[in-house]
Amino acid sequence: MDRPGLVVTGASGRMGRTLVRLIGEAGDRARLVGAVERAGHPWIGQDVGVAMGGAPVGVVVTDDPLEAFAKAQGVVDFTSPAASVEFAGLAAQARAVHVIGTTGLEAEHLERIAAAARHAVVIRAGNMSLGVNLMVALTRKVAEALGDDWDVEVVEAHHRMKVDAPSGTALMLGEAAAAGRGVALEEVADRGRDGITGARARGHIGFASVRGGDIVGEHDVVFAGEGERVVLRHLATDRTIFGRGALRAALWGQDKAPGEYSMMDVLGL
Ligand SMILES: NC(=O)C1=CN([C@@H]2O[C@H](COP(=O)(O)OP(=O)(O)OC[C@H]3O[C@@H](n4cnc5c(N)ncnc54)[C@H](O)[C@@H]3O)[C@@H](O)[C@H]2O)C=CC1
Ligand SMILES: O=C(O)C1=N[C@H](C(=O)O)C[C@H](O)C1
Repeated sequence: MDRPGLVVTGASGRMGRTLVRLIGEAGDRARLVGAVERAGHPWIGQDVGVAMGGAPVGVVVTDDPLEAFAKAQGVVDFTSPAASVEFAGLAAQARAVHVIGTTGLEAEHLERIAAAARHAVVIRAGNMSLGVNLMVALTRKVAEALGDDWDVEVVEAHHRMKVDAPSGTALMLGEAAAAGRGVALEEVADRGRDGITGARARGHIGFASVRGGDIVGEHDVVFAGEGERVVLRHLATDRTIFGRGALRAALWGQDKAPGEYSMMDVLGL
């Protein structure tokens, strides 16, 4: 097969720029065939390479996703929940692999993405890095081994521009801890304590979020027992780790049957 043509949505965003650069460097593995931004964005109509301050790459930024997806084998999407739901339908129509990194997705968004995945390959993860996905597997194992004598707290820190909390990664880690204990996260999650909260409930999984500066993404899973603590930690210092994972997912998905997959599937974890 010829190297897959990929479209980057949200091309001017922090992750969009990272992906445009990475696909440009992908050589014989992939090529950039489209760049999408929201209607009215100043980059519309410009070559994406030039808009990024470099040399032209022959791809003009468009606000017409369907036109862009029609000539692609994959769509790499780090935008917003509403946009990702729209793109899921359009990518399925174009039978393009849809890699979704967007976080903050609610049940209604997930239902619509699942519907699109009946017709095309969707790969979705709140974190596309190898390190975090390994930490998800470890969290599940540690939670299973320690049981609920140990309190689990997930602490995350991100840059000041992040709009959702807890982070998608924190929720993945919370889901993994809950799965390790054989419970549903919705039943035991403590999200956002304030005021006289009362003592901690046994078996609950707590979340705390820090926002500031240019922090790329930091996650701790704290297992706090009597007289000892186990802490699993991931520190992201460069968004390239997420972009590399997303590109790997877009290539991995090319020969898969329609359905919804995770980064754990891609990495074989
Ligand atoms: N899964 C993962 O590994 C990672 C996920 N993320 C998530 O990816 C998302 C984006 O993050 P950033 O790049 O930091 O945000 P950002 O705000 O820098 O970029 C988002 C881009 O999407 C564009 N956009 C929004 N609606 C659109 C539409 N309808 N059509 C076309 N473009 C549209 C915006 O104009 C913007 O350029 C967030 O949900 C974030 O949490 C971020 C990093 C890693
Ligand atoms: O918004 C971000 O920046 C990030 N979002 C993802 C999340 O919500 O976990 C992944 C990463 O931590 C960066």
